[in-house]
Amino acid sequence: MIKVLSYLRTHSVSLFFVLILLVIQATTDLSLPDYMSDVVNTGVMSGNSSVIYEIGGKMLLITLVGAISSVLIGYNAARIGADVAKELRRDVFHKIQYFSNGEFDKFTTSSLITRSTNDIIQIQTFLIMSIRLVLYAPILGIGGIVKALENSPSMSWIIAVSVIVLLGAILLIITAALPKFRMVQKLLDRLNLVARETLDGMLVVRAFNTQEFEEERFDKASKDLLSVNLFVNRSMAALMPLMMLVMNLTTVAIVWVGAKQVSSFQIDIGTMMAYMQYALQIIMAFLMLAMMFVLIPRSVISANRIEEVLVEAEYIADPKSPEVFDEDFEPVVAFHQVEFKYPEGDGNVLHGIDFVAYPGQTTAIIGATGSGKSTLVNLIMRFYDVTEGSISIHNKDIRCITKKILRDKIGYVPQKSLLFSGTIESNLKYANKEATSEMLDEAAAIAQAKEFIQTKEEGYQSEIAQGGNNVSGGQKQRLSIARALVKNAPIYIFDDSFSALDLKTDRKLRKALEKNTKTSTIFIVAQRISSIRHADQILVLDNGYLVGIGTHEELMYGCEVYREIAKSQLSEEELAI
Ligand SMILES: Nc1ncnc2c1ncn2[C@@H]1O[C@H](COP(=O)(O)OP(=O)(O)OP(=O)(O)O)[C@@H](O)[C@H]1O
Repeated sequence: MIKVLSYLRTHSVSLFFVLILLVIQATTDLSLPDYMSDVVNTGVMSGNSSVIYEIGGKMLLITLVGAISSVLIGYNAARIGADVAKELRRDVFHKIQYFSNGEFDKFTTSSLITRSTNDIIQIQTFLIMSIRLVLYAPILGIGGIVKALENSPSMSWIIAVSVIVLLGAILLIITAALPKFRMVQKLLDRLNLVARETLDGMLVVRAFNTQEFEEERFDKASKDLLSVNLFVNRSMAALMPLMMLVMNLTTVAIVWVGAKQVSSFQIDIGTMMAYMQYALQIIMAFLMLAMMFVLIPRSVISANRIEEVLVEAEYIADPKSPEVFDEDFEPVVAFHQVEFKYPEGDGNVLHGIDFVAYPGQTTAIIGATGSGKSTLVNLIMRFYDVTEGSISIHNKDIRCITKKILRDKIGYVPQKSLLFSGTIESNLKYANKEATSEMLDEAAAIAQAKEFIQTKEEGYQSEIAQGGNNVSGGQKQRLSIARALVKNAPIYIFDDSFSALDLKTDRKLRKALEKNTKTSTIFIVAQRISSIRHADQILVLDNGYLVGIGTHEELMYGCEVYREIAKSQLSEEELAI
């Protein structure tokens, strides 16, 4: 909570201004009953209209000052709340941008969405309310008590009883509702998760006709949230009639006791009326404070959830004094006895991986599903850090350079192609805003994407829908490849990036790639032997172990696992070549 509240520091001038206005507003509110008492006692009772006009005028003026203060307070509170929310959103989003896969695994995407939206809205509401009430309510409460005691100490017990009853009831309601607050945020996370999964997987849902199942799942998440929300809101709603009841009973009690005192000339009618107003102000003040106490626990929970994201130590941190690559940079990538275990995983998924990949060469990685191919290439990008051993590029441990410098050197094509909404051009220029149309053309030609771009009426300006959903899987892959090539990087990683291409396009693409990336170090993760049989070296992974390394011919001769894969994919003639 403290970290979140520290965002108020930059708004201290506005806050100071609001505080002054709050004191003005509370003072004006507290002074009005006394004036009213004067109007009644010296004006109305004696029929002196000039006194009524004079004091009435003053009251109007004071009311105007109070109203202006109130409007300015409301405006400033809303402004500060909205600004802090914007700053929190900016910082949370910035932090998430630099999260590694480990942190995404830890928080989950749906929870990160709730934290950067709903939780921040909770904080905004809390700030707006608390700025308005935090000083106003105590001044009104304490001032009201002092004024009421000044006016008629004999009726103090009425206020004491009302406040005790009100506080008791509020305490009871808050105690019941408090444990549910954390639940609300958790259930929101859950609802988000179900909605995301269903929307992302709409095609699968339709194909398997599981709409009813998904609806039930969504319904359950929604109902769980509804029932907790209902409980919380009903509890809070119960406060209102209770407050009205206490207020009305207090008024009745004051009129009852006050009328007797008036008839026995102990107090004036005006004093009784002023007392009634002070009593109501005191009750209102306690009620406002109670509202604050209702808001505080919920906001603390939200603030803590936001803070968890903001203070999360970067799992993949940049070194304190980073090194840089020399001028004569050569993209030699070396794995030194690398072991790796996922932060949330059971055991090592890579064991003692040791090899060197040289510039101008293609290093292919093959192995059964789940053998660790993607994990291995992800380590080069530092999506995760090695658990033991090290990875070096140009003889520098990649943990000694910044992630920016490292990733600037790499053109990466992920296993699951993803395009952003915009145009083909905006997607291709994603890593290199300065790329010329010739560069885009060249990259598209190598990635075998040029032909299909040309068939489109608007060419490079053709619209790409969210996630690239308006192009085919193969086209998406080609555009992803072209996007990486526009970067003109010394290292390229293609993580199973040719799988959606037909064999002919696959071959053409690899040939063009070979011709145009002569000085780069290339990593290709593949399932198909035909995609990698001409690679300079092939790494064969089996259950996270590097069980073979060499050319196709060498592995056919010396690696049993590779031979098995080859036999399952290639014809007798192909095997014989
Ligand atoms: N985020 C994760 N947390 C825990 N375990 C993971 C995670 N991602 C992958 N794994 C596990 O690590 C192992 C290697 O996965 P990886 O994705 O590297 O395999 P792969 O060889 O690329 O598989 P495929 O060919 O199917 O893409 C698998 O057993 C997988 O279950």
